[in-house]
Amino acid sequence: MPDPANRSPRRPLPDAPGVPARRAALRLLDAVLRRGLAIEQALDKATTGLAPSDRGLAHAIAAEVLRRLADLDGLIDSATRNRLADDAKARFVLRIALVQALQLGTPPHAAIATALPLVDGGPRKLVHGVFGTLMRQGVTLPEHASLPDEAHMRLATNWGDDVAAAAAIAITQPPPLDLTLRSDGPAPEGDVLLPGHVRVRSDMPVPQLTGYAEGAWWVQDLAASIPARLIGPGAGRVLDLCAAPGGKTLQLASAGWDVTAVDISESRLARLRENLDRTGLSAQIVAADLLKWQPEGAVDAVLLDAPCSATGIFRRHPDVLHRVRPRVIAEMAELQAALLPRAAQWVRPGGVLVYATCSLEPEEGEAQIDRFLAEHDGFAIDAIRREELPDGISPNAQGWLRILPDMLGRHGGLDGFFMVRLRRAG
Ligand SMILES: C[S@@+](CC[C@H](N)C(=O)[O-])C[C@H]1O[C@@H](n2cnc3c(N)ncnc32)[C@H](O)[C@@H]1O
Repeated sequence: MPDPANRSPRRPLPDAPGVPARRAALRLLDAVLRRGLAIEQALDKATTGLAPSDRGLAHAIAAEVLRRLADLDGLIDSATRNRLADDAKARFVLRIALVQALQLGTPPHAAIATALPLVDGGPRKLVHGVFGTLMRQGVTLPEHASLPDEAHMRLATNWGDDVAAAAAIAITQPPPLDLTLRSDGPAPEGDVLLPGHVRVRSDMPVPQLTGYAEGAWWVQDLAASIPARLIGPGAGRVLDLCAAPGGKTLQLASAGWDVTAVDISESRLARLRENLDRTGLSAQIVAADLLKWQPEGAVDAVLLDAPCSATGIFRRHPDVLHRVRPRVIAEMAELQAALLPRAAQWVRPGGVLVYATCSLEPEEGEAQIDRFLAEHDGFAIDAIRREELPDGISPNAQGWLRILPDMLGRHGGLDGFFMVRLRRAG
C-alpha cells in the first residue's frame, strides 16, 4: 500500500483541445462584465500561452456574446426555474456555449463539450440540462440583437428611437473593412465613398490584400478618416495629439504635413512606429502626457482626437455597450475639457484646430464645444462643408458633424463620431 505521506495532491487533467480558447473567452467576459475593462485591455493576459488562432477564437466568442448578451440571457432565463444570478459562472458558460451553437456555426455537441469543463466544481448538470433543453426546442437568436437597456436608453434619449433601432441592426452585421490610401500605390477593389478611401468587398485576410506589403494603405473606418481630412492639404507644422496607433498621423504625413504625433501610451506608440515603417511615411513621435507636455511654439494646425468613452465604435468593440456607464462618460468629459484648451493655445493665429471623439455621447462632443466657445473668444467654428463628406452625410446647422449609427446604412454604415473644425482669429 503506498505511503500516504508520499502522495501528492491530484493535479487537474490538462484541458482537451478547444477548451483553452473557451476558458480565455470566459476570462475576457469576466474582465468586461465584472471588472469593467475593455476587451483590448484584457486580451493579452486572458490569452497568455494560446496560439494565435485560439486567441482569435476566444476574442470572437467573447465579442459575439457581448453583441448578443440580452438575447442569450433571455433564452437562459426561459429554461431555468430559478433565475441564475447575472454573475453566476453557469450563466457565463451557457452564454459561451449558446453563442457558438446559435451564432458562430459550432456544432452543438462541440459547443457544450468544450464549455462544460469551464464550470469546474459548479453545476455541470444544470448547464448541460439548460443547453440541451434549448437545443431540443430549436431556439434561434432574433434577426437583430437587442441592445442592453442602459445603452438603448442613452441612444434613444439622445438621438431618438430610430437611431437606437439602427444601432441594434448595426451590431448584428459584420462591419465593413475600410482602407485609407496613401497618395500612391496599389489597392484592392471596392466602393469609394470619399477620395482616398476604399470599402473592400473581399473577406481575404488583411495582409493578403493588394498593396499591404507596399504599405499603400492602412485600415481605418471611413468616419475615423474624416478628422484629418478637415485639416486640409499639408501647409506647415501640425500637432497630432492623442495620436496612437496613428491612422490620422499617417493621413497627415501623406498629405504633406510636418507631423508631431504625441500620445501617452508607449505600447500604442509602438504600433504607430510600425505603421510608419510599413507605409514609409514619417513623423516625429513624442511619448508624453498632454496634461503636462507642451510644444516649443505655436503650429499651423492641431488635431485633437481626444480619449473618450468610444461608444461610437460599438460594432467592433461591443464591450462599450456594457461597461460604459455615466461615470465613465463624466470622467472622459472632464479629461476632454482639460485637453481642449491646452491644444487650442498651441494653434497660431489664423490656424485650425480639429476636435474629434469616437463617442455617441453629447457630453463628449457638442457640450465640449459649446463650453469651449463660450470661454474662448479667439476661436470660431470653421463650418465643415458638404463636399468634404461622403454622399448622404451632412454637417449640422452649427457647422460641426455628428455621425450616428443610422447613417450610410445602405453602404454598411460607419463608426459614430463627433467632429468640429475651429479657426483661431488671425
Ligand atoms: C481615440 S485614441 C487615438 C486614436 C488615434 N488618433 C488614431 O487615429 O489612431 C485616444 C488616445 O489618447 C491617448 N491619451 C489618453 N490620455 C492621454 C494624455 N493625457 N496624454 C496623451 N495621450 C493621451 C491614448 O493613449 C489613446 O491612444
